Amino acid sequence: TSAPSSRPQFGTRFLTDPRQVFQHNAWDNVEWTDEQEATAKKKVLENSQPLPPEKQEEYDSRANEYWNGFYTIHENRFFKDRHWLFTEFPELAPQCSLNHESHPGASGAVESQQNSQDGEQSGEHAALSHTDGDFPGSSATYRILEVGCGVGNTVFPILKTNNDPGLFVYCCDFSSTAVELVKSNPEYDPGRCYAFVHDLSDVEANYPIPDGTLDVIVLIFVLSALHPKKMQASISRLARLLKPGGVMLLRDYGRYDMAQLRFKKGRCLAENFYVRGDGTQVYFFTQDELHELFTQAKLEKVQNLVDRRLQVNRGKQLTMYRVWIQCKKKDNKSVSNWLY
Ligand SMILES: C[S@@+](CC[C@H](N)C(=O)[O-])C[C@H]1O[C@@H](n2cnc3c(N)ncnc32)[C@H](O)[C@@H]1O
Repeated sequence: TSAPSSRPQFGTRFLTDPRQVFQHNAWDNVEWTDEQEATAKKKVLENSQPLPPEKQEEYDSRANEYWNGFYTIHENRFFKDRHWLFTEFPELAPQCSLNHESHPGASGAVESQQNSQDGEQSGEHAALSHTDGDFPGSSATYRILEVGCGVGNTVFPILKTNNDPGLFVYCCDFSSTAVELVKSNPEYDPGRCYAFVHDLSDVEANYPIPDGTLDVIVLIFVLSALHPKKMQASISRLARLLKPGGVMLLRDYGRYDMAQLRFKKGRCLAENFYVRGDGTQVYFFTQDELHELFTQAKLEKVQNLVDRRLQVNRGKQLTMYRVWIQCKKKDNKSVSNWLY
């Protein structure tokens, strides 16, 4: 069910002659040999001895502090704007007939992260009342929420590109440092955007938006930061926010991505789930796992594909195999209403 679909938006630079590998910086849609897959599997197994439960618990309970530390150090110098966004996800600016070039290497910048510090969540939207039907962006006609927005490298391009007067963009992150950086950005316009601190894995916490009101939810390299045991409830909770027919868009790490193979012994927290040197955590998905998570949340598959790229460091003559997964899932409430 979750086999790769066709992916016309992705790049089309294919490596047909292996002798040409260092002629370009990246190659699209690279095939993995069985041998390469087996080597990757072996490497993962070698480093799959999990850390003791108390260590795991510590990383998990302080996860937002580690991310605060990351943003305190890097501020907004990481995760630069992605021009591929609108090619891969036209839903973010549906009325714009953009003629973007094919995808120039997606989100490879996400793997190098450092130290931690502390910070705390503000729960600032708790005071907002939904009872009178009024909420930020309540009069909007097209609502997008980005979860785990970091410093806004998706949000600001959306605000710039999507000039629909009915647009309202929500964005949240459990790092209060990241949210502060979003709010202090000169492009932050409270008339079109609302940033708030929120922990995706806290399924009891309220969002400042009623259920059934969002057209699009975006998750870019965020679900992978959650402990795998928290993923299902978090996705199911988010799905409730979608309007009938609304879509959830995800791009995240795929199994055997270079970043996974680079983890050394002593960094594994659970199967395919690791802690980086800076205390932030990361999971590596298969297409089937994502398919299952979304299906359980009653979302219907529109797209589930794997993007395998070969990145090349021509100077150092190094090759790096990246694996990303991209999904689009549609709320099918209207379908089930109709069926019943
Ligand atoms: C790899 S970064 C990606 C940031 C952003 N989406 C981007 O692509 O630039 C992961 C982000 O998810 C946030 N995050 C991790 N776990 C979260 C959670 N449980 N709730 C909300 N945000 C979370 C982190 O603070 C961080 O900003």
